[in-house]
Amino acid sequence: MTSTEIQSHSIPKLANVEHWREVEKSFPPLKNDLLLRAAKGEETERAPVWVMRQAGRYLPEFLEVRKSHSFFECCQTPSIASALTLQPIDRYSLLDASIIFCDILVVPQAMGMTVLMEPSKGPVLPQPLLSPSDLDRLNKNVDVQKELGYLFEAITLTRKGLNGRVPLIGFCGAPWTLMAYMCEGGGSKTFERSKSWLYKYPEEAKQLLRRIADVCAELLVGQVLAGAQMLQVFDSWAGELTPYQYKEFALPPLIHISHKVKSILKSLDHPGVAITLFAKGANAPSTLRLISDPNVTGYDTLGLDWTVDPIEVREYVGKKVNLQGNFDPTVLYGGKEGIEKEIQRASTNWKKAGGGWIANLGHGITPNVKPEDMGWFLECVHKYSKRD
Ligand SMILES: Cc1c2[nH]c(c1CCC(=O)O)Cc1[nH]c(c(CCC(=O)O)c1C)Cc1[nH]c(c(CCC(=O)O)c1C)Cc1[nH]c(c(C)c1CCC(=O)O)C2
Repeated sequence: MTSTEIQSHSIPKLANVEHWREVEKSFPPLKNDLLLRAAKGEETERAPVWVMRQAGRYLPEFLEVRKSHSFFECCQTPSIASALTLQPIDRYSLLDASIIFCDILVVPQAMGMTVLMEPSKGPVLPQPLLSPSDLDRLNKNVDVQKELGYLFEAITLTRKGLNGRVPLIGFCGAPWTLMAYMCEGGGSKTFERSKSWLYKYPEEAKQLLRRIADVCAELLVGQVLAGAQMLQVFDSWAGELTPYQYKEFALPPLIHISHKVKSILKSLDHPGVAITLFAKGANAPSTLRLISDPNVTGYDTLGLDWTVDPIEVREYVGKKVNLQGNFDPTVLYGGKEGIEKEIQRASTNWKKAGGGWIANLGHGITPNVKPEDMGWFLECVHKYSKRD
């Protein structure tokens, strides 16, 4: 990438070598690097553990904050986002990572779409993209610093609040998953609006995916320069696509993101960070093989949902990629004994599979989990993921 290209991306305030070095210098040293070591492929002494949606509605202290602040107000107010990120870290000393409190849908917002979070429905986008003429409604040049600078501020604040206890993960949604929300207008069972774009308007769908990817890449760079120590891209609706569609539509913009992030960081003399791809449901062996070579995709770790066996996955993909996951989220409803038995069984399996392993659930923690069961789950992972 040339220097003019670097100057032309929209995060000038952060895209400055001196600036990020100053920010980095202001952070306390990291005391627990287990996650970062596992993300480099090390078979660590035990698996680092964190949980998707660990700052969420199962925590009474989270619900307390939500009583007086709307969901997006929480995301957009750095002091609140930072306080929510720290809640699970303060409660559970056994967590090995924090993830910044925000949402994948801030990208469609930055692109000009209205996104509401409705208590009983989840996300609602009242003006979905129904055909290519609707693309004109999206902002052409998204100023990521201006639209999403609150997230960068929240990250810098959180690094200070963490005081080096654990690393901080930044994230974004994958282009396909974001496109699905933008075309459906919210969640969907059939994905008929978003998937029909792939059949009716394949070229325009690719253009849309690429535009989303460009915003995502700058959002990730901004998060790293503000202090994120690892990144994750959430492709929650990957499993809705055929293996062909995944390869044709979803993967190219994902590769564009990882390459763009790496090349901007390199141009800023930044050492770079590990990136995880969580492609939920993308479990066809051919897809797993396709997304498991970091030299091709730029993703160092693959997040797995709970429907696959890590030993089988290792057979398909070898050890060049690290794996993350994949405990069944409903194990947290299994009671103390049930949790212990399953974590012991699954951890034995994971250790047999070998390679870098970051323990996590196979999807987000759900609202009815009892906080003490989450604590017990973490104790069990610490105990049973130990390598002899
Ligand atoms: C698909 C998706 C979204 N958001 C996200 C994804 C990808 C992961 C996944 O598949 O679950 C990612 C996300 N959303 C949230 C985080 C915060 C960090 C964390 O602790 O993991 C992260 C990483 C907070 C949140 N995002 C949301 C909540 C709960 C809403 C609330 O507080 O009212 C939280 C804590 C809302 C949200 N946001 C989204 C949905 C579908 C919902 C409603 C879901 C529900 O009702 O459980 C979109």
